[in-house]
Amino acid sequence: MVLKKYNINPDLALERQKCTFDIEEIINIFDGGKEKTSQRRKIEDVVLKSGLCHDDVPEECMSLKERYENAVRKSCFFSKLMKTELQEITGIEDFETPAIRRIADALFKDISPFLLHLGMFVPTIIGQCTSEQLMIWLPKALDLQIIGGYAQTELGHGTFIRGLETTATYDADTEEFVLHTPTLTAHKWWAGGLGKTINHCIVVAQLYTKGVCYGTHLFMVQIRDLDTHMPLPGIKVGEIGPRMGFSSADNGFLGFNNFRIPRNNMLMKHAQVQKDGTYVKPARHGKLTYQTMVFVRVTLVNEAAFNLSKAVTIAVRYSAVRRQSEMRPNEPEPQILDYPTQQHKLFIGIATAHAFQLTANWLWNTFKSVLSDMKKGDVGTLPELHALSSCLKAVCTSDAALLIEQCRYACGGHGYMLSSNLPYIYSFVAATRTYEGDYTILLLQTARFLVKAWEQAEAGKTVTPTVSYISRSLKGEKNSWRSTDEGIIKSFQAVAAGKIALCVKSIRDRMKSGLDYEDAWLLTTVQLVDAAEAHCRSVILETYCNEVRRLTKSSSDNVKIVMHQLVTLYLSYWTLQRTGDLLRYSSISEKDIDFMQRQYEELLQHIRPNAVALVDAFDLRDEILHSSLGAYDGRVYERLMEQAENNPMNAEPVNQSFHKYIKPLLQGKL
Ligand SMILES: CC/C=C/C/C=C\C/C=C\C/C=C\CCCCC(=O)SCCNC(=O)CCNC(=O)[C@H](O)C(C)(C)COP(=O)(O)OP(=O)(O)OC[C@H]1O[C@@H](n2cnc3c(N)ncnc32)[C@H](O)[C@@H]1OP(=O)(O)O
Ligand SMILES: Cc1cc2nc3c(=O)[nH]c(=O)nc-3n(C[C@H](O)[C@H](O)[C@H](O)COP(=O)(O)OP(=O)(O)OC[C@H]3O[C@@H](n4cnc5c(N)ncnc54)[C@H](O)[C@@H]3O)c2cc1C
Repeated sequence: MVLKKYNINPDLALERQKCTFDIEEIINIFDGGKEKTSQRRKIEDVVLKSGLCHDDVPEECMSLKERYENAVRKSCFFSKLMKTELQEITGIEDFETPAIRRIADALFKDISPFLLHLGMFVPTIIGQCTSEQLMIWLPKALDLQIIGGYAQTELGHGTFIRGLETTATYDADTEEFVLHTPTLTAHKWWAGGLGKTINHCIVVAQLYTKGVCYGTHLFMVQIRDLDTHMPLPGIKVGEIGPRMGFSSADNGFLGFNNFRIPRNNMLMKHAQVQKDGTYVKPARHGKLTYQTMVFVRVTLVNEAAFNLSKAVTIAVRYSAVRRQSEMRPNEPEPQILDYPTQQHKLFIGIATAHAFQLTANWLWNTFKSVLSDMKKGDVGTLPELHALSSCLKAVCTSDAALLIEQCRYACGGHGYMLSSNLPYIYSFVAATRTYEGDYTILLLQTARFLVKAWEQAEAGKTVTPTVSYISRSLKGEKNSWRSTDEGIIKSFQAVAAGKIALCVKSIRDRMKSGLDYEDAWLLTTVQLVDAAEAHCRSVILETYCNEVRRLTKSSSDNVKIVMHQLVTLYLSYWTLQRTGDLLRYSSISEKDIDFMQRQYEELLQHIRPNAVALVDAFDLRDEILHSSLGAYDGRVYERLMEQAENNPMNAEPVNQSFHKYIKPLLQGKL
């Protein structure tokens, strides 16, 4: 759609005059510097001027088939643009992925069917191939001569990878693997792009050689003819059917009937099968084939932040424009943003988007540093990365989904319109809580790490920095509540330590009463999930505070003030959410809680004048927001009427169903 130009809504214009800080300064902080902001904007300009974002009919009014076809069209032209014009016009050689990621949303309200190509297929090639394999597949994949996906999950198993049923049996006579789907539940299920789009995919299958099963390994499989796009003989492939979101991502199913691939199509960076069928196991760590999942979990923290920033921008701008009810008799109706309950719904969304974005950047740097350790042969830092990426993916996607839904509540009935874009944003983020490792499962992975860390600390060994609070707790350090940033973080660490201690005790007590370790663990899993979540909260709180302090060192005073107000709001909010835990594991008193409540309410008032400016500082263009409620000009009612008028349902004054059914019914002739 072409966005009509309107004058700025007067309420929104007034809001912007109230701003106390330089918006550009905050934009630069989140982009990683002035230079990066300017690069990002250049990229956005190129894409927006390309005409690619235009749809004749709103996406939500298209049929599923039309939506898919439209998304393929855009994905192809966008890929071409990335390979050619973007590079030439902007002169930027090394594309910054966040900038490309952001502008991709101007093209797709839903999801690109190519998402998994860049999101998982290419990263798996990079992380799992030998250098010879890399030379064969990477240039083709980057040049889009082949388009791929990642088919791991099956109809019967997603979480439990070791339970996957697809087999890859090595035939030494022909030097081939035979891929087979032995049961109904062994069919690959869910892979994005698999239904109709991709011609290659990474398949995860149980490797058999010389009659022995060596567990799951990764294989490069061509599934369609490159010219006709017909499924190759021995391949059964299709779309799995309508879903809550991901409507244009053609998630698919895949079955193999003794389908043969060359030996060299097993991705052999870590484990190998030699020509004679001898298996060579990974030298360093048994879970290196899970690396792409770790990579995606890391990027999903960024996704949580980005999508939350979109939702809260829409809801805050809408709340500044919307007037409803009365605060006092005979006074004009206030902007709904003036209600403290509305501020309570929304300002935590702004603070959380900041907290998650800075945590995502920190996690990304941690990921890069672990990769570089691994290149040198050191896998010692991998368990901590796995524990961190697991809990952060779980908690950030889950919190973001809840807060996005809260943004929709904050927009009343209009938030329920697809044109608000809030339902789309929600359905995308809701899926991130499940895919790439379900919430509970990932927290249980972190819990394994925490229990081990506890045991190590108990044995007097040094533990990694993110769990060093465990050693302090074991030394008997008592928590004394202080309502400073540092004091609150320490108390949240005391909560995490207290919960881990109880888990360890529960497991031991249960074992003393005769249970084996597995049962004792299983019966403690409710507490273990809770302990891992508490650990994650302490990591987010600490990272957010540290990063704001570091990044605003040379900022203007007003930016320091407003960024720190958000940090304090975040700390106060979580203190009030977790008073039960803090009363149990820290020395917080009722008086302290009263103080925190008052501080929280005062902060809502302090942040109020800057609310619109703070969401403007996410620098999200209207084309990325796609929202009748959240456009920069605040012309909410004009846009709602526009989208109603453009609704294809209104193209004819009388729908044919009147003549077919209603009229006969009215006349008693049906
Ligand atoms: C322009 C656009 C750009 C876009 C970008 C946007 C978005 C992001 C990009 C792309 C993504 C987009 C869409 C994605 C769509 C979704 C894709 C998928 O969902 S793919 C399928 C994902 N599936 C899962 O995540 C499955 C979850 N299950 C598991 O991971 C595992 O089964 C398990 C739960 C971890 C258990 O594994 P296993 O049984 O093998 O292991 P154990 O539990 O026995 O543990 C043994 C030991 O290993 C350690 N460990 C486990 N995993 C890892 C790991 N990954 N790394 C390191 N170590 C690991 C575990 O902790 C144990 O350690 P121990 O305690 O023994 O020391
Ligand atoms: C939109 C979308 C896109 C996807 N894209 C892809 C893709 O491209 N490629 C791909 O391979 N997969 C993909 N998936 C699949 C996804 O990775 C899985 O759905 C996900 O990992 C969860 O696994 P599951 O569906 O088997 O859930 P299940 O494991 O069946 O989970 C169901 C419930 O059981 C609980 N549960 C399961 N095991 C345990 C346990 N041990 N302890 C306690 N509770 C347990 C879970 O917590 C959950 O509440 C996609 C999924 C979605 C929704």
